[in-house]
Parts: sequence; structure tokens; C-alpha cells
Amino acid sequence: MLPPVPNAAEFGITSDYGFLSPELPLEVLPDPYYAKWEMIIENFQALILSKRLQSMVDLLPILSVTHLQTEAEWRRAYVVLVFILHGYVWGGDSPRERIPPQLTVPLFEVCERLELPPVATYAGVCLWNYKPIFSDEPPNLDNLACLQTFTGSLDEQWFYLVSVAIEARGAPSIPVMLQAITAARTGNSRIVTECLQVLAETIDETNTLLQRMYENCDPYVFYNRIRPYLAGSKNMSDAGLPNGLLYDDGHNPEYRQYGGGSNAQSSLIQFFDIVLGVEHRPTGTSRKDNEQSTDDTKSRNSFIHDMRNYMPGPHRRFLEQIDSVANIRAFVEARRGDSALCIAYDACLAMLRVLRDRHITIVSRYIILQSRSARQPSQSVNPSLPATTNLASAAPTDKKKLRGTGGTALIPFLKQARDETGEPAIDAWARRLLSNGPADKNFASLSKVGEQPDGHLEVVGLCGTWTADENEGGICHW
Ligand code: HEM
Ligand SMILES: N[C@@H](CC(=O)c1ccccc1NC=O)C(=O)O
Repeated sequence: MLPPVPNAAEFGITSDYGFLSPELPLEVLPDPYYAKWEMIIENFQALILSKRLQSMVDLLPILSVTHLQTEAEWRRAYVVLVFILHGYVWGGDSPRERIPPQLTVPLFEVCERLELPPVATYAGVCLWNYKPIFSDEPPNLDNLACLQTFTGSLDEQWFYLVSVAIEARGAPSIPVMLQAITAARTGNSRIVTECLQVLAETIDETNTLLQRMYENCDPYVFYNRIRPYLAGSKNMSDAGLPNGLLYDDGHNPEYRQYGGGSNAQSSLIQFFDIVLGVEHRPTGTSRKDNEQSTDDTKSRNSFIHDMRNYMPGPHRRFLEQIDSVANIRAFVEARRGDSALCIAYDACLAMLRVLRDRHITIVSRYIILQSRSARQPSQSVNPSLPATTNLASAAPTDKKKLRGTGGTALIPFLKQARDETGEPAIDAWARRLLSNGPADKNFASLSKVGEQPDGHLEVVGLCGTWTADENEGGICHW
């Protein structure tokens, strides 16, 4: 018996808001019991600028979570506490290693309830941190504001809001693709094709939204002013946290290391990958390595997969269930003669690849280029601070060692994720090539095909150079 296709509503996922919170995020905790937290948040940037945030936190009482009632209140508490946490750690001249019980105790409880780690995740800064400017209009990019920022800048709002708008734009494609999975079970190729066409259009529009990052988020401001607050505590020796953070709950202080916020924690993008059958491997491993590994470790050990632990519990479980029912790739592979279906499927992969390509350009402009100029002292950097306490300029000089806030080796990781996106299409082309030969006219427009001395076919396609291996049923290697 096939497992049932999940019902998105049971996981708090709707066709209007997708993974964004379905009811609007609370702007303030309603119970006056939490007034001291809200007071800090209300004056957040002023407290950071005046360097008084840390002493305010140290003076807080340890508040109980028993006054939190609704789901929206738990989420608001999480947003408040993780902003305060990151402001506390990164808001001074050097990072604060010890997190006092006033933060640790309620944060641990809130995180346990929401099934999130005690760090500012994508859910905290994006999914649960927005409001429509006009509540009767949809949450598109021109009708959104943030509830909370570290810097008070428009650039920071825009940085989060582009992701919020992408989540909203992608939301309707979730039920559409659940319908596609159901249709594939009954062999209804027409419905699957239509659903894939909708998905391709949706991903194309998310790409347009991604390009709008440049409109209002300045790369210098992002790298030097905003990004330092988003850092986690994993791989942060260069920034002054060799052991991670010491979470002191008053009984058992312990060092812990967590990745910081990252869009790799977006359930929507992972949903696209899973329904399309795109698989990600640990950075630096090839498909060949993966085929040789055991079933247990196949595609499981990747950073992208680990990032599910940084998603709210219901979203993580939804993705796991989608994983167990995803059938579209196999459905298309079994019908390579159905050109409408194949074009629609390949268009989805191509759009997702464009997204990752454009994203790599963004990362080059917002991180790599900025990390180079950050090492030259600029007038806006406080000259009285020693070089190592300027978090942005604490970036390693070697480009290869630059890390994302999630802790990845940045460009190698992102390029591999992009190349993996094209693999299902390349495999299909290879199978066709092996059966029809390099003269196949459908191939000619897409790529250069050459026969190698050892009889293998070499394909120069969208994703690089691939070798089709007949012995392995057309699976390509590069
Ligand atoms: C200035 C804007 C952005 C920068 C500098 C940036 C940077 C990064 C970096 C460095 C990573 C590597 C993971 C890590 O260690 O954190 C990453 C991952 C990722 N980012 Fe972004 N990002 C930006 C905006 C966005 C937006 C708006 C999206 C929405 C589509 C996005 C989608 C992703 C995805 C899906 C991943 C996981 C890797 C993958 O699946 O290919 N990013 N980002
Ligand atoms: N990984 C990125 C940060 C990042 O993408 C991000 C971090 C927190 C919340 C959202 C994020 N992504 C995009 O909106 C970086 O390394 O700068």
C-alpha cells in the first residue's frame, strides 16, 4: 500500500501563505507579564547603539513561559528571544560567549515547544517576522514590512522581505504539486503536465523576486552591518567563538554550536527539490561516491538535509512525508516519449537551476566581493576597534575558506547544489542518447554530443560536461 499523500493543512501549511505563518505574526506579546522583553525589543536598535543591550538583558528576571497561550504567542516569543540573543552575542565590540539564564531558560522552553534550535533561524527572521502594510492586500513584495530588525535599516527589511515574498509566491504551488503526485499515481499524464507547467511558472516568478534583492539591499550594508548579526556559533573561531556559545541555564552551563540563519532553511525551496526528485549530496562528493555508499547514507548526509533540523517541527515532518511519496521524476522518466510532460518537467529543473545560478551571483556580490574590500579599512569602520573585533573583517582572507552563516564552504557548496539540480534532466537525455544515438535531433539544440575513443558518449550540456555510461543504464558522470 502506498503511503497517503499528505494534507498540507495538517502541517499548518496553506495555499495562500505556504510556510509563512497562516495567521499574521503578532506584533507584541499580549500578556503584560512579558512587558520587559517587549520593552527591549521596542528600543532594540537604540540599546545596541548605546551598548546597553547586554546590561539590560543581565538585569532581566527569568520569565516563565506559562503565560504563552496561542501558537502565535509562542512564535512571537521565539522571534523576540532570538533577536535579543543575537543582539546580545554580536552587538558589542567582541562576541559574548556566555548566554545568561534570563535568555537561556525561556529560550530553551520556547524552542522545545516549536521544535527549533536556540538560534535565529529563517523561521525567526523571515517566516514569523512580517506584516502586510495593508492587511486586506496579499503579502507581495510591495505590501510587506518587517516586525523586527537588528539595524533598523531598509536594507535589512528588504533582505528578509524578498524571502517572505518568495514564500508567498510559491505557496499555491504546494497544493498543485500534491495534486500532481496524486495524478501520477493514477497515471494521469495530462494533469501532471499541467501541474508542472504551473510549478515552472512559479519558480520563474520566484527568480524574478530574487533579482529584486539588488533594488533595496546594498551589498556593503548587508555584509558589514546586517550579516554579522545573523551568524551562528558553528565554525566561528575566526570571529572569536572557538567553542561556540556557553548556554547557561543556571544549573548545567554547556557549550553548544549551531549554524546561523540561512535560506537553506526554507522549506519551500526544499519542497521544490523533493517533488522534482533533485537530490543533494554532501559537498565534495560525486554521484559515483554516492552510488557506492550504503542506502542509509545516500543523499542523507548533506548540509541541505541537515537544515531540516532548523525548520519548525511540522514543516520538517511535512517534507519527510513528501520525501516518501515523491513520484514525479520516476513518472516522467518512464514517459520520455511524452514531449509535453518532459518539456514541463525539464522547464521546472531549468528554472530551479536559474534560481541557483542567480543566487551564486548574489553571493559573489554580497559576500565574496565585500569580504575583499572589508579588509581595507574604511572610514565607516570604527578605527579604535582592533581588526579582529570587526566581525565582517574577521572573514578569512582565503576565498575558499569563506563560510555562509549556515556554516557551509559557500561557493563549492552552492555550485554543487546548482549542478545537482540539473542531474535528473541530464540523466534523461543520456538514456535517450544511448537508445537513439548522438544524431538524435532533439538533442542537437541542447548540447554538443561527442563519441569518446572508449565508446562513451560525452555531452556538453547545461550543467557542464557529462559522460553517459551505458553499463550503468545511462546514468551520467562528470
Ligand atoms: C543577499 C542575499 C543572500 C545571500 C548573501 C545569500 C547567501 C547564501 C549562502 C552563503 C548560502 C550557503 C548556506 C550557508 O552557509 O548559509 C545560501 C544558501 C541558500 N540560499 Fe541564499 N543568500 C541570499 C538570499 C537568498 C534568497 C532571497 C533566497 C531565496 C530563494 C536564497 C536561497 C538559498 C538557498 C535555497 C540556499 C541553500 C542552497 C541551495 O539549495 O542551493 N538565498 N545563501
Ligand atoms: N546564508 C546567508 C544569510 C542568509 O541567506 C539568511 C540568513 C538569515 C535569514 C535569511 C537568509 N537568507 C535570505 O533571505 C549568508 O551567509 O549571509
